[in-house]
Amino acid sequence: MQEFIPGQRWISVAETQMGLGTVLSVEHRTVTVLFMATGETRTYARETAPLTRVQFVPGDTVIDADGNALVVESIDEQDGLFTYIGHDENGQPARISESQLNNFMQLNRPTERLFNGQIDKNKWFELRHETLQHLNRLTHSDLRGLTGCRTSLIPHQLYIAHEVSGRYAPRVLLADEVGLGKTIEAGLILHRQLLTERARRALIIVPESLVHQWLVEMLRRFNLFFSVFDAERCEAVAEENDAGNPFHSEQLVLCSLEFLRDNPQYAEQAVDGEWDLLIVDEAHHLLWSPEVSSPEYQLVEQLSRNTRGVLLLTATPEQLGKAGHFARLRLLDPDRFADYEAFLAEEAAYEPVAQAVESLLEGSTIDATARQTLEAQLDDADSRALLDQLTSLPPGVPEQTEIRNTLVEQLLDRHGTGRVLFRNTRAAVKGFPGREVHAHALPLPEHYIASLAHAEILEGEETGLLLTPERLYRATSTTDAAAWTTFDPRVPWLVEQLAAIRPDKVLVITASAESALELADYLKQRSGIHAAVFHEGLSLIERDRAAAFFADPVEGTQVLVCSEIGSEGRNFQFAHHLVLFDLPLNPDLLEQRIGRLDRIGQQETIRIQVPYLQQSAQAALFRWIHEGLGAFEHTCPAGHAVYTQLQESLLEHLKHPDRDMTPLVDDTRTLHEQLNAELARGRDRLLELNSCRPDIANHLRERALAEDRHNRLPAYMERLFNCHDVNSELHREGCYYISPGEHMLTRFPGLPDDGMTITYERDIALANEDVQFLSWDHPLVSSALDMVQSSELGNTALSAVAYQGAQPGTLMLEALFVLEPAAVESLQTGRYLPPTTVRVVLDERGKRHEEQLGIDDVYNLRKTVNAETANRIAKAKEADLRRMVAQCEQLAHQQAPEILEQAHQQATHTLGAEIDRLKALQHQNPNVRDEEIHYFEQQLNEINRVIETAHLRLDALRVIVST
Ligand SMILES: Nc1ncnc2c1ncn2[C@@H]1O[C@H](COP(=O)(O)OP(=O)(O)OP(=O)(O)O)[C@@H](O)[C@H]1O
Repeated sequence: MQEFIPGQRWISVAETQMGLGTVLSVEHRTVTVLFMATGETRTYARETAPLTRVQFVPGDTVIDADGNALVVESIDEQDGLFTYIGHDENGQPARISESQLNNFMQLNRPTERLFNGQIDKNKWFELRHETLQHLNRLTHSDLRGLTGCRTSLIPHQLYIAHEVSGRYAPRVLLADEVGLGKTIEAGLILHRQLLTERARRALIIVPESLVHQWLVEMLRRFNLFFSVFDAERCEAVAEENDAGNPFHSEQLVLCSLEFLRDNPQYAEQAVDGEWDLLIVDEAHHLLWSPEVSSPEYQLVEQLSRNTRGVLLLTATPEQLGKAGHFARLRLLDPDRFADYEAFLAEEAAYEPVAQAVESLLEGSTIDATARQTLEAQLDDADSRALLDQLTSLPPGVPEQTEIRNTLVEQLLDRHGTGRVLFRNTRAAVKGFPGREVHAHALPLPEHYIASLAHAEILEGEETGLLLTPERLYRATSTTDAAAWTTFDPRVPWLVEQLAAIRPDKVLVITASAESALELADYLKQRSGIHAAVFHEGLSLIERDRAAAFFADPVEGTQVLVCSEIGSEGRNFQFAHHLVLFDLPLNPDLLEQRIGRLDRIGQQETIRIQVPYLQQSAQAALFRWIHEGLGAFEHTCPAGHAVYTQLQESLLEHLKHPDRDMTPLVDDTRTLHEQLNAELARGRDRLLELNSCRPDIANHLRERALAEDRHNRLPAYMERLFNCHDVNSELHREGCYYISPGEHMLTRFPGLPDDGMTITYERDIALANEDVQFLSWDHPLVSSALDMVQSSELGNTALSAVAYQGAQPGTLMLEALFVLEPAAVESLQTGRYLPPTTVRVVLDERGKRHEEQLGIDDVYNLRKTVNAETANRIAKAKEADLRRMVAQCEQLAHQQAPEILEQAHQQATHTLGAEIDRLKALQHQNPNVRDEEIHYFEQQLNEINRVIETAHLRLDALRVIVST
């Protein structure tokens, strides 16, 4: 481990532009460094800190804070701190301690190395140049972090991730229907925010049953390694860390909602965790009503107050009522969603807006009424002018379409929950396989009749117990009574089913853990079927083992029996048979259950089997869901609303299944159709249009596909591997096996000693989880880019070139400068002025050659010069070359203003447009926070200031002799 001592000067190898840092403090595992040049304080893990000790050697010139220079003659070291001893500009003896060194000092290594005989091979120099080009391109790219993950390029996900990850402190509810990829969307957003350094610290909170799945998804798809925190882990860290906040020991933390709820002391520490982004999955668990809020809700409320970015995920935002939905929106923006009644009124008024959007999209004539509606919604001068233009143009001209699209964008932007809430539906995304329901009416066993007679005393939702008669039976019968599995006809029916469809996998869901266990036990004892069981009584590891046993295609089990917890979030789309051993009352819960199979990746028609007992509540509920809502075969967005309205009557029918329920079924159907139509016209239509703008989404996908097709990474990595002596051999079609070579100079970051298999092709990576998907976002590639940039290798070279543009024997100098602003993290100046290479090629007489002699020309024309000769030339020509370095520097400086001007323009264009848009938006849509606008205004000012302070750094020198 590197030894750090307060007062020492270190430099960030990846961000040399931050200047010389001073060690402020050293803790057990961390070191804190202040970079005065940028005013930033950074804390690094001691073991892996990307820092290099600043140590000058005799002959170097050092400068103190007041600009006094000293030529170093010797170095005195006391308690780990250096003092440089030598002569000042007047030849007087002088000393400068390292604490006095100028914060902005540049280490002019290429020049020193060139004349010290450290001349590298040309391939290193060229790799360095190429690396700078790629870094520049990547920093600019708005797709960075979105396309380099092990994910298919799915338009609606790319759209959401692009839209949300580009925001400052995004606070949104991701509410796509079950299985459309909310986890993936959250992962993409997080990944981009981390890569672009908008976020560094993230906390993910999920139900306990999903901890492992999230851990695995984040790692295998995004290469993000989360640390799972539970009581044991927190205790261990706290012990080691002298009672510090355990959450500060990691940047990426995953924990269960149950753990935080049950451990208030850790919850408090999590709230103080200084996160940049908080992600909460299955957010419908955060219960809230105007009267009372759950501990889970209160916890997330505290966390979201303390965290800038918040992503809440739920497929069923209204599962527990509209009030709960409103409350979750309130977590995201308490100012905007302050009044529930006002929220309801607003929702009711979306219909005319949706109609206006519709008429614009359809291209229909804007008559006086339509115009009036539009004017009421778009009351700013710009929109009015666009409307005038639209009505004055003849139909069908291309400008009409353009104006219509702009107006649609403005309407969507300014209304409703659009900015906060994203909800894609299967109907809009399309391409999902069908669902079939197969009902099996079975005789009601005698044994149940007595217990079902208790129906009358059940109240409200307790009535739901009638749907699981085995539970009522268990509760009301004596201990020596026959086990329900011995007489319930659903059990032999299941055994038969399993045999009939073997070897296809079957997921069985039942409401309670006890029933799941007893059923699985029966299957094992009586039928020799070894079912995996998944329920809340199992530990995390046991649950994952059960899920893995079910998933294993060769050695795994055919059937997984799970309790209701298995119906949330899990990925079981490799199966297409679902047995609903009982039915849940709430249609949203039913959708969650079916969603285990009906998700992205499902290839087959889903077969939903419902065994129910005749003349029981089960039969009544089956009929209500099937005939009233049609919710088995289609998703049912209005299901919960229908259920809430007709709940009383439905529960009565569950108690009295013999009564004729035709009127209720008819009412249900009518109400369902009516609500669906309203949703389609109003809120949901707006939501749908706003959740994915297909043209933008498809364009993003096209660009990503084009990047895949013209991937420049394989060629770059081959050169890099070659330079670093990493072996790379074709392993099988599209896959390479890479391993450390015998002459590797330095450890290649991320490359294990025993090598690894890689692919550059997305399809291969998606189909083969054991193969690493190497993309520009992969940590091995990012670290390699950093390694090349931060090492000195390749910052000098010498070459002989058969070049017509100069007399044979002419000495030329190729200098690469990098223009870069101070890296102020919060400003992301790199987006507007990424490190930009300025290349100058000059001969002894001051003639420039960079145009005629491009870097590729040198590559094609160069001849090898042995190291000894190269050294002799450099030494012999030192004086000329030093003069040429200074000239190159002057020329590069002349190019800087133009590059800076472009950076200013880009910042003003991008941020200015965002500020204008937000201001216009705020008139109509109070979802836009003042804070967001101020942030962008301040950011623009700051960025413009920092761009002005950008400086030119000499990165590499190559001496070229023409032959
Ligand atoms: N872009 C993608 N590339 C590859 N696989 C994907 C992609 N999007 C989603 N999937 C897969 O589809 C399944 C559903 O995705 P995910 O779990 O993100 O959905 P969800 O909306 O969070 O589901 P739920 O509502 O059940 O929580 C998962 O197995 C996921 O790995």
